[in-house]
Amino acid sequence: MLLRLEDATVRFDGRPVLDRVDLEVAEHEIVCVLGPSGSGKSTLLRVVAGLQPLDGGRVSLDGGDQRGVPAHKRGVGLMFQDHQLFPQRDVAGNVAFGPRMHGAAKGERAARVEELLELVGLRGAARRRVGELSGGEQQRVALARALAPRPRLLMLDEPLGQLDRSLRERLVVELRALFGELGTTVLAVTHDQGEAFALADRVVVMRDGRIAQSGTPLEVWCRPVDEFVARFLGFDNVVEATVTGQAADTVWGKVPVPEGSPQGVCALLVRPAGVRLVGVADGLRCTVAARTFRGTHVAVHLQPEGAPRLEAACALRDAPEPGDEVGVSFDGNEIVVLGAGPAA
Ligand SMILES: Nc1ncnc2c1ncn2[C@@H]1O[C@H](COP(=O)(O)OP(=O)(O)OP(=O)(O)O)[C@@H](O)[C@H]1O
Repeated sequence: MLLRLEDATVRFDGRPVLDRVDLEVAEHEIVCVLGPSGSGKSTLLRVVAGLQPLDGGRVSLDGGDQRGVPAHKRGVGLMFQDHQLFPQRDVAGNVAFGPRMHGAAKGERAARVEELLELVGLRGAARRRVGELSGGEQQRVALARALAPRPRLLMLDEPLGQLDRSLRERLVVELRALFGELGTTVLAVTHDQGEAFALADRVVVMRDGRIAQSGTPLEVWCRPVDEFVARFLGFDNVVEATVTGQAADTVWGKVPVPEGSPQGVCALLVRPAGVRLVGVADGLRCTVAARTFRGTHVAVHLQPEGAPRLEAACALRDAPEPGDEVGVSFDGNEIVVLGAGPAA
């Protein structure tokens, strides 16, 4: 295991900000830590980097306990959200910084700079001033600089935080391909779930200094463990339910659940794709309250009488109009019985 945190704890003013966290990152793995603001993501990175001492527990790299090992001796690379490039240096000067600190000779540094600029798609930009570059180009320089000393672990803090959406979507695909090619081990933190799911082999969702869930993007997306994770991922159709056999009693009436679901009182997630529109007489009667265009589908907000709103995902052409009366039935394949843990 390249990185291992055991029982890692950090307290500020007596309050745990990292609370007995256990986390492992294997060599060549890309792990994205995801969570709301203040959940402890940056503190986790700082602990691994050696910028924040632990109040309890242990951080090991390649099996070696890092207690007392200063940041610059840990062999980890860090890239922060605001790049922190040296504005007075050109691109090459920025990228060569790490190798220079490690005592690399001039020729070796120049070769490394050229190789890295090629890699991040900035060939020929060595002499350009950092201040003249676009946000996306600066991001690439920051990445090249972080990769230059060949860190055994690369850590990214909101790597694409400042960029506009289309650029982020493009860069995240490029980054994943690049890390795969280089075999880089990556620990990244972001509050953007789209970014985390696109970049990671494994996502770790944090809540109040603890790990709420860890799994592949598909596992976490398909089976959020509890209401907190489900809501954090943007699912709003979550209600209390009582499961008996393959049906659940809810404020929306009886809802089918998958075979083998846990029984009894729980929180229930109904994915918008599992909310089917049928004839008014054939299901739960609802009024269309609003519609939101989502590119691939339309999110239709439905108001049943005396129960919380439901969101349905409808094909672009089939979406009903606000004010329409519709019936709703539920598809058990799109329903997840969540743990009974309290919500946020
Ligand atoms: N040096 C410090 N002194 C006191 N409290 C701190 C310190 N650093 C962080 N905190 C607190 O610890 C908590 C976790 O902070 P952290 O920056 O790790 O969260 P985060 O998940 O990275 O948040 P964000 O997404 O907003 O960056 C926050 O409540 C923050 O106010």
